[in-house]
Amino acid sequence: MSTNQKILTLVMVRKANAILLGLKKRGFGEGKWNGFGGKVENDETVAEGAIRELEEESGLVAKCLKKVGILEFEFVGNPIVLEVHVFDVLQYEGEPVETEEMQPQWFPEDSVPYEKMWPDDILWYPLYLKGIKFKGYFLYQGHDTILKYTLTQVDHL
Ligand SMILES: Nc1nc(SCCc2ccccc2)c2[nH]cnc2n1
Repeated sequence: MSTNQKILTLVMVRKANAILLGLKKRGFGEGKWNGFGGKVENDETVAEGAIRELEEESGLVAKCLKKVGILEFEFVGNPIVLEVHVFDVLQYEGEPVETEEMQPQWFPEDSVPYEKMWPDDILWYPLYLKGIKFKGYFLYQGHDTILKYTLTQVDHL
């Protein structure tokens, strides 16, 4: 039974006050810097999907994954609501490599390129970077305008 919800993952990798982002080279969010992620397959958990997408898109193997937030995105005129499970990776193996999907780059945490990211990111990254768990809902018009949103701190995800 397919509801109007689509589960997606989003993984940011951090080391020593730097965050790994990828420039999306094609598909949804093309041209924006973002964490790594995508769909969750039927035969995997959300966390397994996150680990898989991170390796497919960056070459990195996550050794520990922390849930940090859940974001819901609705786009005017589109009935599918995206439910994005956000994860933080602090321990990983490998070095980031460019893939078909993503061009990876480390950014200092105080130099995140928000102007080249999804408009919601500048709203919840400050919580994420402070280790505060969050839940958010964003109603978009197109891919660049947020019509309304809610963003709350939560104790448990
Ligand atoms: N940061 C952020 N990410 C996404 S989609 C993330 C999940 C995804 C989906 C498809 C391919 C790869 C990753 C957003 N959508 C609307 N605002 C947004 N902000």
